[in-house]
Amino acid sequence: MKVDAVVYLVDSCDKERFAESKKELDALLSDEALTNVPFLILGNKIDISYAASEDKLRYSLGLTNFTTGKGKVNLADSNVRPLEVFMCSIVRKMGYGDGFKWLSQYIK
Ligand SMILES: Nc1nc2c(ncn2[C@@H]2O[C@H](COP(=O)(O)OP(=O)(O)OP(=O)(O)O)[C@@H](O)[C@H]2O)c(=O)[nH]1
Repeated sequence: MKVDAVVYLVDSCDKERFAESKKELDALLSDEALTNVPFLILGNKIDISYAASEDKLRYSLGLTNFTTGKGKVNLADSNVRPLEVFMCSIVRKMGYGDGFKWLSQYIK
């Protein structure tokens, strides 16, 4: 089975479970079947006032030095796995569009 991308949805309000989320994410990131597969991390529920900030989520998931940049970033010749964090609210229909748009540049 060929996997084109992984979209990992995290509840940015559920701070008590960030460690658990990080563990699951780390397992996926180190899965050999997913080497070089682009990862879109979505921090959901930002319509709630106590949602974690993007920086806080990125830090809590251990991604501070691993995100590869928003916008158009050519990684084709680099061997670097595309990975970014986008904050969103599924119920408000916002944020994830930018994430999927970013992701689409890495899917052939
Ligand atoms: N405020 C808000 N609520 C949302 C959003 N997206 C989903 N929900 C609500 O969250 C509820 C289900 O999500 P979760 O409780 O995170 O469900 P889950 O991830 O399956 O369950 P857990 O593993 O227990 O976290 C539903 O009531 C959704 O309406 C959002 O962007 N904002």
